[in-house]
Amino acid sequence: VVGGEVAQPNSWPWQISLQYKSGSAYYHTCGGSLIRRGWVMTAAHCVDSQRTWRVVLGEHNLNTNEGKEQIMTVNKVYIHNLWNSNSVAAGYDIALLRLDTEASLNSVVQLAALPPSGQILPNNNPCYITGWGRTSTGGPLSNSLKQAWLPSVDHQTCSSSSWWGSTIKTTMVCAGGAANSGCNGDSGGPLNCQVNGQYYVHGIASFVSSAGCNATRKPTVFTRVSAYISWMNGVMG
Ligand SMILES: CC(C)c1ccc(NC(=O)[C@@H]2CCCN2C(=O)[C@H](CCCC[NH3+])NC(=O)C(F)(F)F)cc1
Repeated sequence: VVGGEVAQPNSWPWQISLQYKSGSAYYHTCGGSLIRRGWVMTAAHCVDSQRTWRVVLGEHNLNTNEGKEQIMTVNKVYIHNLWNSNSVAAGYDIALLRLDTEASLNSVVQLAALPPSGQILPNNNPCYITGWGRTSTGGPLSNSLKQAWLPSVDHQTCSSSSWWGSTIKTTMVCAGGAANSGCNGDSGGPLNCQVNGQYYVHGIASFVSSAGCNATRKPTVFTRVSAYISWMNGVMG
């Protein structure tokens, strides 16, 4: 997350850290959202390689054990069948992780609220991106979870020529486009949007400009969650 601030610990209790094993250690690679006690929603591009994954719930500082974490192993990865790792512009950047055990819900571990199928946000809807991604283009990951104000940008604006152009599909959500943005390592994490006073996860962080995370008029691009409610229900049963 470029810009914004360190979040109040555990104030986004559905946010997870997706980590891969290398040697005997685990490393943060992506964000995600807990959507059922045994299921995590993330980006397909986060998990389209053969690795040993784990999910950390109730996390704030990646480098300290604060005693509220729940570490979950991943039983199975379900990547959208139309995802193509060579074409993030085509969309379908969504995956579900089936956990080996069910999470215990408490004050620091809660389920995300998902929007109704098909719901489209208006331009400039209040939203926050959250994550442990780089804090500047090419910079380090954040040790602590960050949040940044990232209002939605409607399709008409985001797909216009001086913005992202035709790269943007209607199955995507844009947000930001100025000083604040997502950045590498925020992938898979939520775009938390306030609708009628409640936060819903409307986006899954998918891509930013390769010219820089917070490039002007290149908002962070998210998979539109409301376009995939049926797919998710089909997978989870
Ligand atoms: C649509 C297409 C022209 C396109 C546009 C922008 C990109 N951006 C990028 O590749 C930049 C550079 C480093 C990683 N990155 C990203 O955007 C990465 C992974 C994208 C997956 C594609 N393999 N995503 C993120 O950093 C994000 F935003 F989700 F947190 C890639 C492709």
